[in-house]
Amino acid sequence: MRNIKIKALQYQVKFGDFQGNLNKVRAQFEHAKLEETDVVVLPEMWTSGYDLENIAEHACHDLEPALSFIAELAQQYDVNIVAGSVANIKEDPDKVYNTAFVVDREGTLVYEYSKVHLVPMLDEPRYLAAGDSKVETFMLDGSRCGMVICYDLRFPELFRDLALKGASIIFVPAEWPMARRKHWETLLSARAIENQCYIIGVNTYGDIGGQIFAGRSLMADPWGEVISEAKGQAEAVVSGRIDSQEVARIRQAVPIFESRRRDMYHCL
Ligand SMILES: O=C(O)CCC(=O)C(=O)O
Repeated sequence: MRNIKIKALQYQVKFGDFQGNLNKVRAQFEHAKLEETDVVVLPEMWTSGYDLENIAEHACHDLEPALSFIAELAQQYDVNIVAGSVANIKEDPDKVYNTAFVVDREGTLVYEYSKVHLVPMLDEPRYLAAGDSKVETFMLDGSRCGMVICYDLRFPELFRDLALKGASIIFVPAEWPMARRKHWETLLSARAIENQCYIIGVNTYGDIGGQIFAGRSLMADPWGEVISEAKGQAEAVVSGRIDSQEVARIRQAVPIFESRRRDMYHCL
């Protein structure tokens, strides 16, 4: 296991403009100075935004063509990419999922996950199908990682599941509205503290299709300190270094995983 340098790309996703969003991501990669970078992270629904009324039109099929596009970028820049999420159709043409995926430096798909908690406040359950696979971990450059999507941040059980499966870094791609910005910042830090792992939250910002999104992408360390953040409503590259020893150090200093009383809880 070695230290990992991560860059989260905060930019404004274009509403309902698939090709425009691919162009936008390519431009973000060009400007982000990725020479020393190991992992690049994108936000939620980065190919379409929340254009839910037309979501089937924007949807990928088994992640294509977004997967090929991201795989090519991964090879070109020699980076792993936590590619946020896209609207995605699998076997059933009537079901559109909110699916996040991860590609390694060789351009190989290493993990995909469809959001299991759909957001009532954004009317997601009316337009999208909920994923039904349990979260799993995946390896990036020797570190065990996990990933959930946006509203999933409100469900500590999911993070604890990933931490118990050995994740020391958990990515949270999001399109988190301004109206609940405080929850975003607080819960990212809380999940880092309670699971003693790195949490990487990447959000979009500004008015996208009539909704205002909060920005404030941030990285929290296993002590809950914010090690890097986007201050305002603007494009930002949020950069941070993951210290591979830090998770073990914090878990030794405050041994919550040893103090747990599993006989006292109904969950996990
Ligand atoms: O939980 C929230 O307040 C925001 C969730 C959300 O916007 C999303 O999951 O896309």
